[in-house]
Amino acid sequence: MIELIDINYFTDQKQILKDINLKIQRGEFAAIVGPNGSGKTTLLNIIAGILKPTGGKLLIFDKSDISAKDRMRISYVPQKVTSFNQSFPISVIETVLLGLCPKKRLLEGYLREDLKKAEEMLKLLEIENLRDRLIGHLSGGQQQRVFLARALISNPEILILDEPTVGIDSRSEELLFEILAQKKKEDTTILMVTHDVYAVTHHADKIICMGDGMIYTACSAKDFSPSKFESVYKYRIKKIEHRHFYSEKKD
Ligand SMILES: Nc1ncnc2c1ncn2[C@@H]1O[C@H](COP(=O)(O)OP(=O)(O)OP(=O)(O)O)[C@@H](O)[C@H]1O
Repeated sequence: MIELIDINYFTDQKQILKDINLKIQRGEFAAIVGPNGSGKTTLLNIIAGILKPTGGKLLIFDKSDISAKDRMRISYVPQKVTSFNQSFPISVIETVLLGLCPKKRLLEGYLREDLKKAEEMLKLLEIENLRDRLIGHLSGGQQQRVFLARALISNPEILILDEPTVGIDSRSEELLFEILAQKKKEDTTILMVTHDVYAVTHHADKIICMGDGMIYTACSAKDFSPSKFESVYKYRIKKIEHRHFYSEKKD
């Protein structure tokens, strides 16, 4: 589904990714962890087609020449702070509809079924009450839900998420992992950067640990052990049981 062969990425000043080799199968949930500045977002940007690798080969859907049509089969939820201009006057429902934009022809409007789909996404993310609010007026956690709705509306085959659990409450995190589990059942391939190592060991299939622009370890989540990460994080990691104080929805 996704294969990176000897991928390198340089800026003028330095090498950010070094000989990355990685394979992610269809329907797999892969979590990328690693210290700040280790190259996780750069790697996601390369897979999402936002950055072009300086060297190496990237295969997506088993093709190296990824067409604009194939790009539409991929959705990306970037890190929230960088993702949009907070003062842009756009409502929640309009933001979600933007997720269908790449599939539209120039000047083609939205159809009644598009609006229906957008409303279904709001329901799925439990944000129907925010429908007509301006996106810039929402809290960070509420915005995260809107951006996830925007990413899901096109029913992507590959879903890429950059630190989606940062700053969200426990219900939002529970909902996120419920939705990802459902998407996985539908054979969606999920790639997620996170610092929440212990949460993803409960939900992901594969954990990829990066450090200094390299992949140190890629192992199945059930084979995860803190020792695999200690050399990368350069401090001792103690495994604690994740405490689930998850909420039950009131009727
Ligand atoms: N456009 C750029 N020009 C120069 N250096 C860059 C650029 N983008 C990223 N870098 C550098 O590349 C390295 C990796 O950055 P990246 O954002 O991929 O790391 P990350 O692992 O996602 O970090 P974090 O966990 O803090 O989000 C950092 O040292 C960063 O400063």
